[in-house]
Amino acid sequence: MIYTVTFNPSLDYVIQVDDLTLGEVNRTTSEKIYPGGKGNNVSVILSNLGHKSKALGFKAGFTGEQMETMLEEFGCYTDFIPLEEGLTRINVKVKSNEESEINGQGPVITDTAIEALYQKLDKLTAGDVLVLAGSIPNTLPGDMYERIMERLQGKEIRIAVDATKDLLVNVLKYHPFLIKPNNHELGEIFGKVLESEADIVEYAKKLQEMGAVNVLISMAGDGAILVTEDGTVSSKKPPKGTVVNSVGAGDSMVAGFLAGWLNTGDYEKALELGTAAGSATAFVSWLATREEITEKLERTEKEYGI
Ligand SMILES: Nc1ncnc2c1ncn2[C@@H]1O[C@H](COP(=O)(O)OP(=O)(O)OP(=O)(O)O)[C@@H](O)[C@H]1O
Ligand SMILES: O=P(O)(O)OC[C@@]1(O)O[C@H](CO)[C@@H](O)[C@@H]1O
Repeated sequence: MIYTVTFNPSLDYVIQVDDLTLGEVNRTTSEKIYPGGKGNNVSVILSNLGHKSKALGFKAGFTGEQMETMLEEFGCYTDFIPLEEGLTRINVKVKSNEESEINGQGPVITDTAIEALYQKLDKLTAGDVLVLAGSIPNTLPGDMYERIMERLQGKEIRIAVDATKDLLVNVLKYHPFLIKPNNHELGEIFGKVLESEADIVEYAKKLQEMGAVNVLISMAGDGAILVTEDGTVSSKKPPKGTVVNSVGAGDSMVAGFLAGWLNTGDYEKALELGTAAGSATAFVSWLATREEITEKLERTEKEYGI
């Protein structure tokens, strides 16, 4: 089974506003609500690609109930821990001349709720895949992912981590199967601006020396670079298209990569499916459907096991 964990999930309120003007009353021309949060988005794309995963994390209030119901409608299993106070956040994504995002703080997660998550994670067994994705609410210690990985050490669970800065760096010693920083996040970790592909490969390899098994660096419109466990470096340019939405492109890439790898055991095809999924999402108004992803593939669907 594949599990995703989103500590601070959301409902994403995605609105289109022509010529957004601060300090004025602006009116939308379209509005949609989706279940959000990075792990949840990975679960939705996995579901679109035929892998039913279980979305874990914390939910609070009516927004939390709605988020969980909508995820189930997208074909995901869910098992969120209810919090007694607060509300699952509503993150506002404004599409105007530019894309702007306002992400909420989210509810306070109690020690009892964290313990309940640990109990669920303790049931994972060899061969399971776990995705830890997204930020941790600022009321929690910054080493939550590290604690989870320490706890699951030695259980032969493949763990993918999509996080930034210390949250990511601190898990490397537990050998995550996959990490996916973007090129800017990679540079930020080492306090450098990475200009060339050679620089990106050099620093991706440093993350591998620090413990990561496979390092996937996404580069938005420039595609992605993968350094695999045996040191092979591959890169993939994205298909051509017009960017409509960049929210969730990275999550789609993680899901596509995992689906490709689980289906074929071939890192090259995983990179291709990850890139196709990321770009397909960037070219449509929200997370891409199976059809939107498969039309971006260069080989037959069968070759990617989908
Ligand atoms: N402008 C674009 N054109 C084509 N493909 C894109 C574009 N932006 C993103 N993608 C696709 O999605 C993948 C992930 O994008 P990106 O590097 O922006 O991830 P990210 O920074 O984690 O994104 P986010 O945090 O917004 O989800 C890219 O490797 C690429 O395949
Ligand atoms: O506040 P975080 O956890 O960093 O990011 C949350 C979020 O922006 O990430 C997803 C897209 O990747 C959205 O669905 C969600 O609203």
